[in-house]
Amino acid sequence: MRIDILTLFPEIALAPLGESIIRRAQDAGLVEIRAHNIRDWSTDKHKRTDDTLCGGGQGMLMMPGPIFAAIEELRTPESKVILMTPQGKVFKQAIARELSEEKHLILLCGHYEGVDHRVIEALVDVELSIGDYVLTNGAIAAAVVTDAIVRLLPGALGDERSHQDESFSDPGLLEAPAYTRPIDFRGMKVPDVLISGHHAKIAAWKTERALERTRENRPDLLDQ
Ligand SMILES: C[S@@+](CC[C@H](N)C(=O)[O-])C[C@H]1O[C@@H](n2cnc3c(N)ncnc32)[C@H](O)[C@@H]1O
Repeated sequence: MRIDILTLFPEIALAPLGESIIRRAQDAGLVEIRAHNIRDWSTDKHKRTDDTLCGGGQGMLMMPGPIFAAIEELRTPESKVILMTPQGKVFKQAIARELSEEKHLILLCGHYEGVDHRVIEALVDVELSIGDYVLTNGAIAAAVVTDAIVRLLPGALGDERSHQDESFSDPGLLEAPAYTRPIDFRGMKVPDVLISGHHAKIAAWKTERALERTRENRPDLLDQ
């Protein structure tokens, strides 16, 4: 898989992707992640990428020219172009799973008031939001989406079972509470069933506690 991030802040996008599991996935050749500065495609002598809003209004908007040039250079017939925007469909684990099957993603990040709408109409396949709040730019959102996708690539976690019980996986509940050693920490004990070695009882306990935790923290998931 290849992921190209188009942003005015390549360092912000790449910083969280340069360590741990996502670093190892790149080193193992599971994914190639590149971040490009949209400014490099500006033909303006001051390398400008933004201009004032037509019809008035506060702030600046990213101009179509540099973005069109960048995407036209990077895209192939296999590319999916995704715009990071608070106006997009909210990014969920199911979307991460779908996108992990793609060969090439171009993640376009806005800044200022966002991007000229002609970019969306002509170039963008999917608009994605990472939640109902507004960030200063899309680089952090692109890093979030990239992390969630890359860790799903076969081999990225080393142990495929790590995906099976985790939150939002089948059957769409939150994960059950988890414990490690010591068994007794300051008088707080690991539940007896988890050290019983009885696999069926442990599985039943996990299902019950996953339901309980989902009811407490995310009852909306049970409605779905
Ligand atoms: C200040 S925001 C622009 C918000 C835009 N004026 C609006 O009201 O919809 C600048 C950029 O940050 C990114 N961004 C902000 N919030 C985001 C979110 N929740 N999810 C994804 N990207 C976001 C987008 O790339 C956006 O173009």
